[in-house]
Amino acid sequence: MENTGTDTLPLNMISSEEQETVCIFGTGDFGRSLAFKMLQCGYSIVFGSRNPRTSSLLPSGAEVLSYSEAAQKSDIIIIAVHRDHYDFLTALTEVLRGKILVDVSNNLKINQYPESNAEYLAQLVPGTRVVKAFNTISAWALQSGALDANRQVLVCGNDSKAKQRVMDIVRSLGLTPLDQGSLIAASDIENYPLQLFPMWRFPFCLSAVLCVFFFVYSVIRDIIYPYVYDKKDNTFRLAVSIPNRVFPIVALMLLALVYLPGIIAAILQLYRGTKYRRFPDWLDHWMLCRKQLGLIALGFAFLHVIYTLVIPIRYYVRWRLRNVTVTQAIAKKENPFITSQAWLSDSYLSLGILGFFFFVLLGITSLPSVSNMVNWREFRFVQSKLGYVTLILCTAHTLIYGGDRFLKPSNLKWYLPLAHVLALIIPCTVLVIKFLLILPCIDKPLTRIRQGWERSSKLSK
Ligand SMILES: NC(=O)C1=CN([C@@H]2O[C@H](COP(=O)(O)OP(=O)(O)OC[C@H]3O[C@@H](n4cnc5c(N)ncnc54)[C@H](OP(=O)(O)O)[C@@H]3O)[C@@H](O)[C@H]2O)C=CC1
Ligand SMILES: [Fe+3]
Repeated sequence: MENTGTDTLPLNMISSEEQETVCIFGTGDFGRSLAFKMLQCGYSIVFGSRNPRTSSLLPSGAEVLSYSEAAQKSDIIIIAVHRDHYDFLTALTEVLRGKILVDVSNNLKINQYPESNAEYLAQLVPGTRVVKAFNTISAWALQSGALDANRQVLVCGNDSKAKQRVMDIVRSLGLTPLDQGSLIAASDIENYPLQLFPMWRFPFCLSAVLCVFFFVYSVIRDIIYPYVYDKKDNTFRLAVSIPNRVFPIVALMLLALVYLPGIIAAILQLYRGTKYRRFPDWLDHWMLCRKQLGLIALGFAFLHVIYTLVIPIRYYVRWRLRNVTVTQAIAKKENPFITSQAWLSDSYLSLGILGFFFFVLLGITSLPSVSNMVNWREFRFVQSKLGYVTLILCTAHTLIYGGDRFLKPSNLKWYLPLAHVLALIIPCTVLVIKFLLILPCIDKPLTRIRQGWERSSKLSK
């Protein structure tokens, strides 16, 4: 068996004259892009192909041989072939024995096959050391220099030396290898590029459902109802007024839903008397996407702030102000200054501003670059304490606004405050239960459960 003699040396021991030879099976898009990048980085490339002839598509400097000839040139072989066509490799079992096979393949669907492609490859060609890598990088990203794309290469394999060599290659290409452990991780790595925002799906769907519900409710209340009873055309409210009612409600509900699973978990732990039992799957999933829920809530809060800032320049608002002034002037009437009204309006505005400020702070601390700078206790402090302060401020803001607007005796009709009542149910419930949970008589047993006391006392029995 011919060998280049360099490929058993670690990468950093190879002198500039001695290039490590890497073999790539398959001259398709991915094989070519990877070869292009590797040639740039000083590797010598040998392609294995069904039709071994040089073509203008292939990067210059690469050799093209038959599969079995190419395999003999290197002890690292990158299999840039789709899984469906792996069969030809069985005939090469002897040539491939002891070599490192890098599986780069992806599937079309999540969990398309019972076993991962890399495990299938390892079964198909026994005696080889299979490493899964590169499937998270696209051919396009490799060719365009990967500057604006994901640079992380997830790597896994059962042979740690083989894995290390592949990780060295990944690093020398300017990419970041992430060791994911043994080949069992391959199915997760293969599913990874096929996932579409897995953690964002539930928050997105939930916020869409809430938006639609409150939008329809507001349209019925502010447009259809006045039209049916007073023949008033209020359709212009669709543009600003109604979105500015829907967005803060959805923001507040989502923010409360960030803290609700933690409370449900605490109640479950108290009820079970132990922390050593799994939470139901729905609760687990909900806990995992709290950050996404919070960020979407922050987005809605932003929209509410912007929509609120434009209120004074709206035609309808300016018209009403002028109209009221003129009417009062003609009637020679004056509006008395009501101090309690001034207090209410100023305090709800101030609560809103502070709530939004803490909300933004919360969002900033959840950014990885910031959360990497704080330790676990600091992170918990910010996300939990600051989070509850935000929730209290925003709930109080909505409470005062809703109370001020809708609970005046003249306005008190059942259909008027419903949206606000609905919006406030979850935040108020969360805050009340949280308050109960921090009472010493509940907090102490909960802390004991969370520190694992129950288990140790059971074990010692
Ligand atoms: N394209 C991309 O962005 C990415 C691709 N991948 C993975 O890389 C692998 C290759 O993908 P890609 O290069 O895009 O695919 P292509 O279809 O462009 O190339 C596949 C290559 O496989 C070889 N091959 C061997 N046996 C057969 C056969 N029986 N029928 C057809 N082709 C065969 C061919 O090379 P030859 O003619 O020289 O024998 C062919 O060029 C796949 O497993 C894919 O999942 C992973 C990440 C990203
Ligand atoms: Fe508001």
